[in-house]
Amino acid sequence: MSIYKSNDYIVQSIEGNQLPISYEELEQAAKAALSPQAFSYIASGAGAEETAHKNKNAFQRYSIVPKLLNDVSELDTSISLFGKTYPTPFVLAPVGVLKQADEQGDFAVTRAASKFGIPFIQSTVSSFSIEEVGQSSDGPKWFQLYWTSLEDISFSFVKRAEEAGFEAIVVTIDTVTLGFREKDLFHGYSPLAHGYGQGNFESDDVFLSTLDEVSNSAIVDGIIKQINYPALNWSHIEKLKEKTSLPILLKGVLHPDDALRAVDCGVEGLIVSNHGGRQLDGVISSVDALPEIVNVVNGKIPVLFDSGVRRGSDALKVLALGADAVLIGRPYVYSLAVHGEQGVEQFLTTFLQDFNSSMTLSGVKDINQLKQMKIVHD
Ligand SMILES: Cc1cc2nc3c(=O)[nH]c(=O)nc-3n(C[C@H](O)[C@H](O)[C@H](O)COP(=O)(O)O)c2cc1C
Ligand SMILES: CCCCCCC(=O)C(=O)O
Repeated sequence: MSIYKSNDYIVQSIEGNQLPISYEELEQAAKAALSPQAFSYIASGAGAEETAHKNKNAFQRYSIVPKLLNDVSELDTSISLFGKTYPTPFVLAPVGVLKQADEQGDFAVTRAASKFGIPFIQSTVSSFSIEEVGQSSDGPKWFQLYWTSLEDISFSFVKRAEEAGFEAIVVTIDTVTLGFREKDLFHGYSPLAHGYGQGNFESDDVFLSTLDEVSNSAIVDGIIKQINYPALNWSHIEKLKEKTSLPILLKGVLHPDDALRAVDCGVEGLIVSNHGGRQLDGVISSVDALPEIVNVVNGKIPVLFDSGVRRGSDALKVLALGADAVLIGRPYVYSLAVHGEQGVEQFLTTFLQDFNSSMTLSGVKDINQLKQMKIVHD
């Protein structure tokens, strides 16, 4: 159980914070800290950014109806997932190529997250290897898998993640090819070509054995050949189940039929996500997709959520709509860009204060009761 006193943030948030508090100002600070190409890569969505905008606007259509006079002086924000207890309902979303935001990339993020007991999901295209990230903090870590064209590379990554003490495997199913990202095309920018996403590949014997020569350019070309696998289908997920004893989550689920199929397939969890609007433009916002998926899954497996969470009240809405945990994406990447590990730590401190304040003011003291909170939809 993780107890927070409801008034703690009033003084703490003022001391020593070097980050802007508001998300919009944080984004501007990141823009100033990064090259135009790197900022654009992180900030933009695919196509006309219709889905990226929907992710933001959809939150405004859901309203919290607080139920008060409930002694909320102490909060319990802890959750249980896959047999483990975590002090908060938050997880840091997998974000690849983090070195473009800060030299310490994944190391800085996992160290900051570990101070809060928040799981960090390391990307397949991370800047450092599974083993290096595994050793860089004692916090909880999950591994995100992009299914590779040669599946033995994927199985090798999963085995390495198991051996390095990672607690879950997150298979991203919405990126069988890269979204059409107009801004990156305009800039002619690929962070993979800059060598920011090769930590797991350059350290993998199975991958290295596919190369004619081991050079930087051969590694980059090899990753580009491996990283998208349009033939991905349910049989691969069934096969993965036989290869690992770790819980498997599918990330990128938006259709209730896929959610039901995931349950039938025996995966342990799913993540309702549209990849922050970076994949197929024009898809439903994650927040609009969530209620129906929660309804069909009906508590059989945990339903996690991402895309568009910027503030504590966004997270409160998502949890009230039935999500079991919430992934945070761009806000932590911007914090990393602005102020490294300390930036991520300060962001998480502020974000948790915001969330705790939101929970307090909604009249809910136990996170498990959030699903009963009244939410109305315009
Ligand atoms: C720069 C960047 C890189 C990302 N890399 C990955 C990745 O490697 N694997 C993955 O599954 N999702 C990746 N994502 C998607 C995030 O996991 C998450 O779904 C998304 O950021 C949520 O949207 P939000 O940041 O707007 O909240 C990436 C997102 C960003 C912004
Ligand atoms: C060529 C695939 C690279 C994916 C990079 C990380 C990612 O998922 C993203 O949204 O960016």
